Amino acid sequence: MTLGKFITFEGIDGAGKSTHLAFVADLLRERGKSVVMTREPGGTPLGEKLREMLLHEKMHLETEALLMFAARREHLAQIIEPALARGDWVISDRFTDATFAYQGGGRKLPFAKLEALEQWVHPTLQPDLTFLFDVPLDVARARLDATRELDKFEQEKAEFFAATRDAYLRRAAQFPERFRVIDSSRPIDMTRQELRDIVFSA
Ligand SMILES: Nc1ncnc2c1ncn2[C@@H]1O[C@H](COP(=O)(O)OP(=O)(O)O)[C@@H](O)[C@H]1O
Ligand SMILES: Cc1cn([C@H]2C[C@H](O)[C@@H](COP(=O)(O)OP(=O)(O)O)O2)c(=O)[nH]c1=O
Repeated sequence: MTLGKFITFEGIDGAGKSTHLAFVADLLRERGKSVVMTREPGGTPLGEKLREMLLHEKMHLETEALLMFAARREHLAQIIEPALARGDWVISDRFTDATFAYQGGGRKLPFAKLEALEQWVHPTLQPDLTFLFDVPLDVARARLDATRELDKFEQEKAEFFAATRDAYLRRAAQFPERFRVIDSSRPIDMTRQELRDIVFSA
């Protein structure tokens, strides 16, 4: 049984999710919650090594999907499950929805294979709340170009991100009870207001 809550942040690269992570963590802390902030791929020493490879090395699509879930298995065992059992709130910058969106939607790995891995790695656990930061592709691209050196995924073409965004939106429609789709093309303060309303009604 878990005592804490598990919140995940999702969206295509440049959607603005990292910008809002600390804000939501602060809101929860103001409400007296003990918050663990983490990310995928990564979150553990081994996971961070896998992240380095995943973000910078070319590999077979299935290797990529398997490594995402390998990092996730470690992340669940070392960080997420113990924190939830203690009653902490866990906020993760990405989780399994990202694998469905990027490896499934973007790279076209059959969803059935990802569902098998999901069943293996976390058969019962799902996030309590998933924020999907949604923006048109050109907005995300402009934000990325303005701010940073691009990793392997961020260098993908528009079609890849169109398919990734589409897979995210389909997943949100499939699991409406836990997804909140946030229009992240608005000014940061407007998005924050919406996040505050959702968190305070949680
Ligand atoms: N309205 C906005 N909402 C969120 N981020 C924005 C906005 N306008 C510009 N940005 C900028 O876009 C960049 C990418 O945002 P980031 O949070 O790193 O995206 P992600 O984590 O989704 O890849 C950041 O430099 C951020 O300051
Ligand atoms: C968790 C996960 C991430 N990714 C990708 C999406 C991102 O492009 C990349 C790293 O995510 P992210 O931390 O959002 O990148 P950044 O630090 O540049 O904001 O990994 C997948 O392809 N599959 C996954 O399962």
